[in-house]
Amino acid sequence: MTLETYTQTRLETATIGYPRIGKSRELKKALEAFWRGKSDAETLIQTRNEVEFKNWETQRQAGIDRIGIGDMSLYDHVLDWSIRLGIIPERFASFSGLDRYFAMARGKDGIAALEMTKWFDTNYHYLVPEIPETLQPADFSDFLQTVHRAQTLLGDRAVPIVLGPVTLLRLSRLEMNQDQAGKQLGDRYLLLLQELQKMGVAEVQIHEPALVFGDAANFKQLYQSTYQSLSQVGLPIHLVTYFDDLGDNYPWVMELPVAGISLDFTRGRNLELLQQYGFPDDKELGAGIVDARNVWKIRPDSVLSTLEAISRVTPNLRIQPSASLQFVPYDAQRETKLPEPLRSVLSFAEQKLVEITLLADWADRSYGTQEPDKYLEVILRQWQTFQEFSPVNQGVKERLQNLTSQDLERTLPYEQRQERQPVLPPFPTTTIGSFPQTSEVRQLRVKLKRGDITQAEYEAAIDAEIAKCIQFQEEAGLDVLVHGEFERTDMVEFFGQQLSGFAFTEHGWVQSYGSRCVRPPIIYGDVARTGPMTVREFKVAQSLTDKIVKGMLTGPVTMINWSFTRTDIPRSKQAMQIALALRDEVADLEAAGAKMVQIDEPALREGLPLKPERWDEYLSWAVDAFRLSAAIAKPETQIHTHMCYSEFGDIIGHIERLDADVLSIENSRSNNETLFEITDAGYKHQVGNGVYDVHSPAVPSTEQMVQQLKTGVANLPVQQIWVNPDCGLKTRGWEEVIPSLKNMVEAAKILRQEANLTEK
Ligand SMILES: Nc1nc2c(c(=O)[nH]1)N[C@@H](CNc1ccc(C(=O)N[C@@H](CCC(=O)N[C@@H](CCC(=O)N[C@@H](CCC(=O)O)C(=O)O)C(=O)O)C(=O)O)cc1)CN2
Ligand code: MET
Ligand SMILES: [Zn+2]
Repeated sequence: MTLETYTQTRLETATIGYPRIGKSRELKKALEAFWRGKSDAETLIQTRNEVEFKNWETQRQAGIDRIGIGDMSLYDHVLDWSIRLGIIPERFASFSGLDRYFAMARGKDGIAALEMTKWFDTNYHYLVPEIPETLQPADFSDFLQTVHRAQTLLGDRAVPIVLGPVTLLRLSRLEMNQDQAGKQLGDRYLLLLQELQKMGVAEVQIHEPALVFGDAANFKQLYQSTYQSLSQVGLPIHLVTYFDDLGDNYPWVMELPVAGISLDFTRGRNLELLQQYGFPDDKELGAGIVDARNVWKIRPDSVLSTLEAISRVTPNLRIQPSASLQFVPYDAQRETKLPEPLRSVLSFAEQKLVEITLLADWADRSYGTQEPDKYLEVILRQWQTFQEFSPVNQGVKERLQNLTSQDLERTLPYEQRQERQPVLPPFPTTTIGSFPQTSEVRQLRVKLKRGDITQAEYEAAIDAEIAKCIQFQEEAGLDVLVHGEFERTDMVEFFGQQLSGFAFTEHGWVQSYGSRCVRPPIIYGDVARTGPMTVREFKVAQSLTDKIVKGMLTGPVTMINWSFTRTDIPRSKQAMQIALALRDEVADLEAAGAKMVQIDEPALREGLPLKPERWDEYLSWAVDAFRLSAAIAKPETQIHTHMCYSEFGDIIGHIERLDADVLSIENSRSNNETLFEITDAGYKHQVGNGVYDVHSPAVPSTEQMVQQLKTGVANLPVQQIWVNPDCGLKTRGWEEVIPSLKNMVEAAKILRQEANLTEK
């Protein structure tokens, strides 16, 4: 008996979003072929529709009663809603159709793309709506067509997913005043609901995750008036929240005039709130009890007691995942290379659908059979087997127990370290680490996996890439070089593959942005380093040049935030275990001659809890973990860190506490804002000013970067400034990277001259 054979269901079940890149990344491939001019729009749309259709069919066959539909997207669902609602900035006025869609997503002909940033506390990126002074006409036709197709297959089980008006507004940049924007958008949503009503849909899901933000109370009146107005249409609205609890806003949210409300019971304290305040009799509760943000099967003991507690408060409920399933891969069954005790407790989207129906049956006592119990028994036994299998590392445990505060402290303060660290020209230029991951480089790994080439041949080919990369950087005149990260599939997966206690999948892709995906590794036991991870490639690179090559590591917090973590010990402990492994790597790099080591922490900010009252707790261990990995470095060794997609104004004290010698930041898509936040706060260490947007195929001109540098660094002492792209270059082609970096070096030279500074 396996879980996969379970199909019956009584109590209602629902989904609130599904993975959309395709089980074999069909949409990714179609998009990239289209962008390269290798296929046409019709083929792209056809692939999109096929992926969507398969998603619906999977959910239908799993027996889901209320299937969320309309979340499928060619790039990003927030962009889709911006365009449907007519939120189109002036600079895209001359484009239309798919051209305009992808121009807004990726930039075109020197026109900047929309800003891209993290979706709540996930590793998914959305495009920030820019609400212009005047909106373009709304056009919901693509959405309504999708709804129509879904109705054909699913009938009343098709529940359209609409991104909520207040969340959309909360995430936007505004040129119009907020009240006016709220009112205009409200009118457009009203029209949409009327259309859906006419089509005979049974209910609509409106997603308002912004209700879990710490500042949700500021929008109370807007929520109230908007939903008052939308409720007039008469179409039952199911208001969906996720990622955290409703906090103090719980009571008034319950009063909103909607037919149902979904709550996340896997994060925050919604259960407590439900028990304290009750749940309105006239509403249906969407009980998000299957974790959509992690890959583990349900733990029968805890999930059943949660479910029981919920049912005691309200019998009027449906069972569903805690959020959209887009944050987990499609199917754990495909991971046949994983050890069985591990695979048997993994649950990706397809397995989660089964768990939902199982829990629905279990909860519905009138069903009167023992079937669900038998299946739950099986899961319990699988967990027991896993428990015995999961690696325990006594050495790591002891090392952590014996840590002292000195282990987190560099031996000298920043000012004294700086005197001992390498001397460089003013406005030193560098890159963030990765160079183009061309299809030739990826093919090398495919060949290695297939056994077409040996490990030695693979390494020789990687070394040839490193040599080419070093040579180019020298020619371009960069001051601090990198090896290029050609040996890495991904900055997190690569380290996961080399650490014990981590498992990695073959097909476990999750969309990160647009066509880009990641395969988050899975932490399933104590983590330990089994040997040096990056030293070989560092040495190869450093042997080829007299310039300094930065060692390149992914930091402990980013490893945690971009992996699927275990649920039996706190994330802080897992981060510290990884930090120990990185600490040993820093020492090894130093011993191999590294004068600079960069420890990337792009996910530090995104891991911040959505409610500010929980920030200190998180930042306290997150910063400690970074310090544990870095503090082993000698004062002469310069520690760099890199963060993209981050705002720092509100956590600058903690950024200072990281005690990195150089911090490189994103600064181009956000219009220097990130830099201003840092300089305003009086940050004393060096700052790498991310002067060009690596996520756009456009080549930045020298003048543009000179301008960016001048306005950006006006308030920062020259000794503090570095010049670099805003992130790694792995997604770009060499034909873009070569001129871009040459222009960047040129821009730094112009600044040196203008500041009347000559190279020492
Ligand atoms: N984990 C993580 N999160 C992150 C980032 C990040 O770098 N890592 N950066 C930000 C997001 N940026 C990102 C930037 C690029 C990619 C990215 O390029 N992903 C690649 C996959 C990287 C990878 O694992 N590559 C494998 C190859 C996987 C593959 O597709 N192989 C082909 C065959 C190879 C080929 O012919 O190209 C296949 O299996 O069919 C490798 O290099 O070996 C992609 O979508 O294409 C992802 C996120 C924030 N979050
Ligand atoms: C998402 S941050 C990326 C940092 C990494 N060193 C790179 O250059 O790709
Ligand atoms: Zn980055």
